[in-house]
Amino acid sequence: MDKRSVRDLELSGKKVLVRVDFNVPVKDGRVTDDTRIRRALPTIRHLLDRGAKVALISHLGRPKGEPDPRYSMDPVARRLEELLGEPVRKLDVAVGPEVERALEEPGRGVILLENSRFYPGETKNDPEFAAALAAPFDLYVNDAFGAAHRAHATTVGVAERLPAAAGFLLEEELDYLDGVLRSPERPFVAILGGAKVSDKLGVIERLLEVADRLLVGGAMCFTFLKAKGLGVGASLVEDDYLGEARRLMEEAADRLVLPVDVVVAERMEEGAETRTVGVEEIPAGWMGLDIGPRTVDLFRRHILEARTIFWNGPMGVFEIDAFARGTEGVARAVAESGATSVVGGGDSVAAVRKLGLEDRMSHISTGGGASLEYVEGRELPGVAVLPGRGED
Ligand SMILES: Nc1ncnc2c1ncn2[C@@H]1O[C@H](COP(=O)(O)OP(=O)(O)O)[C@@H](O)[C@H]1O
Ligand SMILES: O=C(OP(=O)(O)O)[C@H](O)COP(=O)(O)O
Repeated sequence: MDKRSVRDLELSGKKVLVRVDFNVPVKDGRVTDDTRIRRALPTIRHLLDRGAKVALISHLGRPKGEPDPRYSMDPVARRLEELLGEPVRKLDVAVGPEVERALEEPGRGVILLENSRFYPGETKNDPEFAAALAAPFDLYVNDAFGAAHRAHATTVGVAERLPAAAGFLLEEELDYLDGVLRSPERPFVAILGGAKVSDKLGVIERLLEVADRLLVGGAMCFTFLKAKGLGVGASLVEDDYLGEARRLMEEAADRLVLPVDVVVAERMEEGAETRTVGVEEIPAGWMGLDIGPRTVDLFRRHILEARTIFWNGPMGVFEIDAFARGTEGVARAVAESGATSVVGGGDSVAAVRKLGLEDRMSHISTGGGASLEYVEGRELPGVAVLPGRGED
């Protein structure tokens, strides 16, 4: 990566504001998936070990620009303290004299500021709010890859006001994605699933340019199957995108691989009667909710040939056991492939974790939206604003 790194900073005695993505799931006051917290620990430890005074800031959920106890960072502070093994001082504010006072206190440990989205200036990237955030600090480090596609005060505004650098997680994410996009070892097989074609159209176009094969599952395959002239019953289809789907299939017929069979049901629920049918025989009124076993075999063959894999989105409604086989089959094949594998997107990552296959993937991205925007070729504002190596 050509951005200035946290490694390049002189840290001793410096007050450092670190933007992390601690937007984690919380239930009954407990963090239910602490991956994003764990992944930020190397940067936090690096800063502490070099004598910096560290304050962390993140958003959590989508509160409406004012304090909302449902989105307090308190549960995050408790989990962070357990994982870091150092005291975490949680403040109920993100700006003002309380922050300045906390930074003056002696002793090790970190400060965790309150949810940045409790302030209306955050999502507007308001200059006054950004200046207030920056005021008590000497340096800024961005390690929030998951939020790098947002041009907010904590991701962009502060970076314009303080000497800034990228943290280790941000670097790792960009290095893996760049490797996949710019110099993949071939064959490069991309796998896309999930719900909406419209969300991922730009990603499909870009992947068709760089990948040798694009395997399409999830609900989005039904828009393609319908565009091919097949009856898809009550499956989820985005009719507005049939023309685009047809164009993509014409342009990339040899690279785009669609399912040959699917698991269908009349209702998307646990215990519903299911059938496995060829894609040309989906009964009227039934919906496709997973790829079928012949498709798993087909996808598996492509995956096992791959040297590089990018995967985003589940192959079916994997939250329901009866429709989880396709996603599981793909996850196992990716794990067995020995290829460099990059997995992004909340749901595909959840599936990999459920199967205990996390360690078998080369890189699991902490950003769903951010990784897709990056793959699509869009500039991430939180990255663009960081100075290059050797710049001021
Ligand atoms: N065939 C299908 N029909 C309806 N929904 C589906 C189908 N396949 C997958 N889904 C749903 O798509 C959702 C995930 O889509 P998306 O948010 O695009 O993926 P990700 O979070 O991995 O980026 C899941 O909730 C899953 O149940
Ligand atoms: O969880 C996030 O996005 P993701 O689910 O696309 O990975 C990020 O923290 C960004 O959150 P936002 O979409 O509320 O700006």
